[in-house]
Amino acid sequence: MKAIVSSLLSRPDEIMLEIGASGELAVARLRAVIAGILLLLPLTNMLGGGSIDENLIGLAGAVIVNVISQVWLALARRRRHFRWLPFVTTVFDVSLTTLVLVLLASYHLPAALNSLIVWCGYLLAILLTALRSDGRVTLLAGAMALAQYGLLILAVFSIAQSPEELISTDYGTVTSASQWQRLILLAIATLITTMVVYRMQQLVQMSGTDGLTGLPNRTWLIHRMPRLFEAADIDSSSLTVALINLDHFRRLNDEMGHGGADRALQDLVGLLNGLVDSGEWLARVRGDEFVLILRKPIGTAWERVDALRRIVADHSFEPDRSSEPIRMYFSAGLACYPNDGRSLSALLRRADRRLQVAKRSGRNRVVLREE
Ligand SMILES: Nc1nc2c(ncn2[C@@H]2O[C@H](COP(=O)(O)OP(=O)(O)OP(=O)(O)O)[C@@H](O)[C@H]2O)c(=O)[nH]1
Repeated sequence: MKAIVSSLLSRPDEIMLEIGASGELAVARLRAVIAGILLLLPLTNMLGGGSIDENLIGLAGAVIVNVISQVWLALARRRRHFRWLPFVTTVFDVSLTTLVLVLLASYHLPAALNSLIVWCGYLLAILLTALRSDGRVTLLAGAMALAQYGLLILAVFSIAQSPEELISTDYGTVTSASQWQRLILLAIATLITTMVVYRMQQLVQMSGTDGLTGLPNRTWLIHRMPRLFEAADIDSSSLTVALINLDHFRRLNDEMGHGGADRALQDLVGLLNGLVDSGEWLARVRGDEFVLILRKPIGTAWERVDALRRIVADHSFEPDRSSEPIRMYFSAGLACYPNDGRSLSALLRRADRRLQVAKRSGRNRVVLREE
């Protein structure tokens, strides 16, 4: 339970934020469509015989909501994501619902508390936070909806001079029991949405993690790289991709069996993981192949990867107590962003060519150019 709460309250990792940003765009599009439909309401009201004043106020409100929705949509479309956007738009969605309920109260008190369709705006605002994949946004939506609607209930009950004012032929009788039910429903919707977000975070984490070593996998790398490229572009720095392949791993499999070779692989990853610094990301992309991303130009990255290679070569691995310690070696090819390519696949192709040079020249070495 503690783990669930702390995961929901902490900032999601970069991949979840990326998924959340596309969810924010989906919500922004939906909001823009709903806002467009709102423009039709004053029209239908007019056809139904509503007063001119009422329709003008309705039209002005719908236009304002449309303008703001278009602003949120434009911001959600931007390549550079604003981390604050889901929080602000969620507060907007909840507060807009409250605003409409307040307007209803000024026209007819029971309408504010017994209108089902407008109150559903809170439920929608809470449920749509599931697409933002951020537990903090969902909890904010739930807390805001409960606080705002709770205050509205208190205000309406204190404004009503007599119980008759809370009885309506169109909206029925406002009772405290039905209002408690609505508050409880909002809390339940928040809880369910929070669990959906938590499950989604877990599934994304699972799909981006290699089962044997616990390292990020290729899927993780594919989703993470665009942000790293963007960060490198912003501060005009370089990124180096090192493609690391174990030497003669097949032989290890033959000698120790698959289980022993698996344990050796886990030992090696444990060693490398302990050595990886901030500004470096290690992922397992294939059987005995890893990618190390370094926020360094290629020359400095070569020195770093070569130092890692020497540490690995000097280390003895003990897959189990009964077997002899073994040595493992790796070869690596490097490619640099942006000089060697501007996409992950281009960089990996380049790094692979250099890795093949390392293999052909005798293995246990790091290569940064083809010849
Ligand atoms: N134990 C184990 N073996 C694996 C795993 N994934 C791939 N392999 C084995 O790793 C070996 C990879 O072989 P290669 O990379 O083709 O060749 P190599 O023997 O490492 O030789 P070079 O790369 O040329 O130095 C194959 O025998 C695969 O079966 C895994 O998860 N566990």
